[in-house]
Amino acid sequence: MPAAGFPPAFTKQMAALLSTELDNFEASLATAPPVSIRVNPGKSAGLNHLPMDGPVPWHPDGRYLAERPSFTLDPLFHAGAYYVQEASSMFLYQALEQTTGPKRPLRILDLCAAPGGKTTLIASWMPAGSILVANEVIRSRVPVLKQNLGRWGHPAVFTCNYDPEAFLPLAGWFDVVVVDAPCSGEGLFRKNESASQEWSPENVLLCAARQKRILQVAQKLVGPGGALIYSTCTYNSSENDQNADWLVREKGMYANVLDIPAAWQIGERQPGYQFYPHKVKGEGFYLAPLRQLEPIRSDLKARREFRKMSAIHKKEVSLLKDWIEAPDQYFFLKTKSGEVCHAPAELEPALRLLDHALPAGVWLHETGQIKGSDFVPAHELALEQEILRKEFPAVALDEQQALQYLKKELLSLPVAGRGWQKVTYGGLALGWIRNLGNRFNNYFPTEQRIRMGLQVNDV
Ligand SMILES: C[S@@+](CC[C@H](N)C(=O)[O-])C[C@H]1O[C@@H](n2cnc3c(N)ncnc32)[C@H](O)[C@@H]1O
Repeated sequence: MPAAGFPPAFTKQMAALLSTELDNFEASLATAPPVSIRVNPGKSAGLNHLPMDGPVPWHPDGRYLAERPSFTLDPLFHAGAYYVQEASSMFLYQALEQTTGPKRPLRILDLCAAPGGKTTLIASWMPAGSILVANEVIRSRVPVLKQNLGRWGHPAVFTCNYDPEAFLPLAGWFDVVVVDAPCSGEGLFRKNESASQEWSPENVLLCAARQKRILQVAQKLVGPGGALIYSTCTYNSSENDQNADWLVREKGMYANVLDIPAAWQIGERQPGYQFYPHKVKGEGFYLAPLRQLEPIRSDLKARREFRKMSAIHKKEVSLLKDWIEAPDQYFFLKTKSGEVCHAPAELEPALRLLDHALPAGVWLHETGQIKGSDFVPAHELALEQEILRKEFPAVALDEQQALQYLKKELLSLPVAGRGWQKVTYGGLALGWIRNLGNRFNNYFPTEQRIRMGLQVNDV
């Protein structure tokens, strides 16, 4: 609890919501927040060095930790072996499992995506053949989203930077839309003391109105039978129940009832689910799983070409063959300045459609740059581990070397072969080096390097 205590209006609101449980709720806020991670099923690595403290009940890959290690100084964190995610918010997994029907390829939009916690969860959950668009409206938050998604390394996630309204040409096109809405953050008071001092009843109403505007658009984007999942990290009913209720009453959405064990102690506040820190091992969180009943069906068709990028030449494809395990499973495009990007071949029609429906499409994955007869790989190519040739030259680093690499400090390595090499730690790629014979260059992105004392990505 903050030294100055909570704003009186907040205590009054919580007393109305919790009645006799208020003391327990306040006592829980005086305890340390639990620490949890979600393991990346796409990147298997030994995580025995982390102080594991049992599973998160509602997510198969969620794990509590007994204490908070320095994630920044763990090379496996940088390799995308896991994501540091608050446990309650992993409940999204249950909503997806139980609201989206039989497993089939899905078109999914994560409308409020940065820094990417929910996006990485959705990516690892979604059925094969699905496409996930991760949108973040605030431009300055896009780099951290791209960085986290790059580390996660899933081939079918594509980032963009639009106001929700920009998606309206795609009305009825998505099977699932997730709105993890900007909110007053009541559920994070224990983790972020200043949040409680910024709280006010007026701000709650502003947040509720903003969420309603986002939901009004989001609801139109969901095709018949599709799911709209709305979540916040707050408790008050203006931001949560009232907005979810409005979707049910005014927009004809159906409130899906999830099958959840009573032992999980999740509050049912129809049409949603409420997490309280005195009941669950996690922070405050709210989620409403809704289904689209209105028959809005998109009749958009894919166009023939991408607007600003062209196919790469045969000669360039053969250059890439030295790098890519199965080039036929991808399509490659390049910009006028020679930057090559790629995506799975099966998603090409959907990506062409997005390219025309959105002001500037979505960002495809960076492959690298063709410079004459040379190819300079993009950092994210190393981290998208499935795409690279299995026997691509690699140098396995020990922990000390891996940290030096991630800090972009000088290090000496027994690198045998000349040219590009992938550097790995614990079996996972960290990035590239290039051996020039008398020295080698460290290609880890400068803006992502570890700066000691600054916990850049501990989320
Ligand atoms: C709760 S955060 C999302 C957290 C993210 N889903 C995750 O799990 O890591 C809400 C996001 O909504 C974005 N946002 C703020 N105003 C918005 C608006 N008017 N429309 C859409 N998104 C907005 C914020 O920039 C922020 O990234």
